[in-house]
Amino acid sequence: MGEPCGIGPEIILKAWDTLKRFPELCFYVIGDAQALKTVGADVAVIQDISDAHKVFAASLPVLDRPLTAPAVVGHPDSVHGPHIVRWIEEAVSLCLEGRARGLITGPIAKSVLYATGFSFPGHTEYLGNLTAAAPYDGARGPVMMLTAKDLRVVLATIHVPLSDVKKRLNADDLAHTVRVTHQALKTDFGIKSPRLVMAGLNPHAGEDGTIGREEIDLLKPVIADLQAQGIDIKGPFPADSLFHDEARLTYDACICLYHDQGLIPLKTLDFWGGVNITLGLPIVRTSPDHGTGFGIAGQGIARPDSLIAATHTAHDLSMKRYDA
Ligand SMILES: NC(=O)c1ccc[n+]([C@@H]2O[C@H](COP(=O)([O-])OP(=O)(O)OC[C@H]3O[C@@H](n4cnc5c(N)ncnc54)[C@H](O)[C@@H]3O)[C@@H](O)[C@H]2O)c1
Ligand SMILES: N[C@H](C(=O)O)[C@H](O)COP(=O)(O)O
Repeated sequence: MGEPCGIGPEIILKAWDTLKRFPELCFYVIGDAQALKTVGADVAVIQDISDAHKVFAASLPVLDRPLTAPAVVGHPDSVHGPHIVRWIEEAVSLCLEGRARGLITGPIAKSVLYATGFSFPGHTEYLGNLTAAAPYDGARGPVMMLTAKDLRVVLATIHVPLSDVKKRLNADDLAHTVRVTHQALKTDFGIKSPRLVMAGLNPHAGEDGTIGREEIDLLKPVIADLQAQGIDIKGPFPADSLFHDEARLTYDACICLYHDQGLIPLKTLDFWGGVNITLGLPIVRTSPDHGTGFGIAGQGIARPDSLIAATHTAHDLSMKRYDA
């Protein structure tokens, strides 16, 4: 369910209403049934997940894990934090046990969870931690990718203050992010020979070292090493000209060095169709590209499009992983 006081319950209900005719997209919610009833959902509380398929066409299936205080729409409260975290943990366990084919996370408010002592920057890192002991045949993440239309961006640093980005970037982590991306494009996306590009950090990708030296001192050597290992990666390129229509045709994924470098073009291109995918996990995980939308929660105007896209993507990825 994610954050129960934001738009999560509303978009879950709207997504179910759109998808209920498609049994292959059957999902159930792990969370507070009352929060879903508050937004008007006809909820079917299930005791066993195998019952989800039986009710999905008629009602929204929920594994009810009640909050201990009411969720007030538009008013997040850190008292809900431990519940939100336990819902994520239960979902991950079901995936690891092979009882669910994928996890679609509802948006969480990072600050609400931080206030309860949650020590991971977001789902991505927490999912990496929860699945660390599970076997995984490949380059292990977690690595954050967002997709929208013909664009895939991958973040080399995620929820990091801009002032810390430079010190967080290093050759080993960058190379690892590229390797995880390269492998995921092949196995999860079916791209035989992935073409990667890397954005520069500085304006004009440093302009030969006159506007910053990170491109010369860090990025070019990493790219040269990866090329020598047979990975088709080019760059570093000036980020401002990497995302227009023609540029996007030249690569399968762009490695971006910080959050907004990748997510501004992505969410500008298609905010409603954007999907967040965690690469390099032993489970399938997707999420909408947007957050908790507290400012519009309870108004009935939240759009479910990104959650619907995340559900389709989770289904597609699970087909590749488990049925191919
Ligand atoms: N997937 C996630 O878990 C995730 C992703 C991004 C942000 N967040 C969290 O969300 C919180 C709010 O972040 P933010 O304000 O930067 O981003 P946001 O995506 O919640 O909102 C940005 C803008 O888009 C609008 N919007 C968002 N989703 C919408 C929808 N489905 N329909 C219509 N309008 C929508 C909002 O009203 C707001 O104007 C933060 O605490 C952040 O940590 C979570
Ligand atoms: N970085 C994402 C975004 O801004 O859209 C979002 O915060 C999701 O992060 P997690 O999946 O790690 O929670």
